[in-house]
Amino acid sequence: MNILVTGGAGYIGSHTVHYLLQQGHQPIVLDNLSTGHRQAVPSTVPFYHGDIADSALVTSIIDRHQICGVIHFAASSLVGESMIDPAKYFENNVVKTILFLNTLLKTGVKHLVFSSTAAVYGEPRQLPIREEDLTEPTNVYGQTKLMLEQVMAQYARTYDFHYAALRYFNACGALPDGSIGEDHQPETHLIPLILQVANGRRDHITIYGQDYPTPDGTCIRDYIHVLDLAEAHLLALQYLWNGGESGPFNLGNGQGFSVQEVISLARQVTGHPLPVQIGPRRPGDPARLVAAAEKARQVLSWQPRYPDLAAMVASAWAWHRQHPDGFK
Ligand SMILES: NC(=O)c1ccc[n+]([C@@H]2O[C@H](COP(=O)([O-])OP(=O)(O)OC[C@H]3O[C@@H](n4cnc5c(N)ncnc54)[C@H](O)[C@@H]3O)[C@@H](O)[C@H]2O)c1
Ligand SMILES: O=c1ccn([C@@H]2O[C@H](COP(=O)(O)OP(=O)(O)O[C@H]3O[C@H](CO)[C@@H](O)[C@H](O)[C@H]3O)[C@@H](O)[C@H]2O)c(=O)[nH]1
Repeated sequence: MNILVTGGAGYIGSHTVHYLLQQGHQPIVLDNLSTGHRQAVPSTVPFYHGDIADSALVTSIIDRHQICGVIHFAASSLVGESMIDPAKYFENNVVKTILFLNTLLKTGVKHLVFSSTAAVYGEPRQLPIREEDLTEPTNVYGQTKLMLEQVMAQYARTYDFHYAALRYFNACGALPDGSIGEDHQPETHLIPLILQVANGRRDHITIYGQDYPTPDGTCIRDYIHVLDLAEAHLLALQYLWNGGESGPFNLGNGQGFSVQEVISLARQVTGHPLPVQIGPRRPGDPARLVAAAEKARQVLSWQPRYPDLAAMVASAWAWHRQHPDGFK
């Protein structure tokens, strides 16, 4: 099937493109390269350097490639940045995605898998978090994704439009052969930053807050391998093609690791002492995020293949060791 992948040059998008090819599908990538990398997409894959809000371009891609479904990754996705520059997030995520959705409606593309996030929940009242739990984002990034879920829910009620909003928890890891991986400039994510210390690119990792109401005082997250996310996207699209009901799905392993625990595991994987400094809290960070992903397991038949965090860190480490400067 011909599948349009927006943001396919980004971290999760490029791994999904790889997975789609492996499964015999034809991804077509649309990416403005604001944070993505042209080199992350195989040269055999049709690639359009452009913006999701460019309705003429999106229409021409859909016509030319007879697109049967969309996986929509393109977004700005940093919690910390969204608190400093909310205008960027409302424009790139909300305004541009609505324009993009409206182009899909006009061209008759009916099925879309959307990158949502655990950040829609905010500070959860209970763990693990289920899809029906309260959504009260503590940061602007999560707020933009929740607004888009609400827009899509209304479109699904009104139009012949069907979506799955995949609320992923913390993506990490890389292709096992180390050929592609995570490369954000500047990097803000915990695991790649830790591995930059192991690589000698940084002299320490700063822990953002050690006064959270958690056993060791540092934030707890549910880490999920990027290839398990990739597989879930195809399963979700197939579910929609088969008439599945629109709605949200959590994607996580159901196990929480504190920042301190992630650093300890990375010490074992890399053999590096990984010096630590304690810094202030980062605005917008909830204390704990852990997924209940039974819905995705039951409804999509999704089964994470790489649930072991040490193995996730090891796959990321393979990428960082082979590519200390990322895709450069
Ligand atoms: N990384 C995570 O842990 C995580 C967790 C939950 C949800 N998400 C979501 O998953 C998606 C992918 O995240 P990622 O970590 O791969 O981010 P990323 O920044 O690596 O990828 C995003 C891609 O979208 C492109 N892009 C951004 N705005 C665009 C626009 N207006 N038009 C065309 N292309 C545009 C960028 O160039 C980039 O290639 C995002 O929607 C993000 O919010 C990520
Ligand atoms: O140098 C660092 C970087 C991060 N952290 C902490 O590590 C945890 C994980 O942070 P990070 O890797 O930046 O991910 P999140 O902020 O949890 O956000 C990611 O995970 C969310 C889902 O949970 C997604 O929606 C976002 O797109 C994605 O960036 C958080 O508690 C941070 O405070 C540090 O202590 N030091």
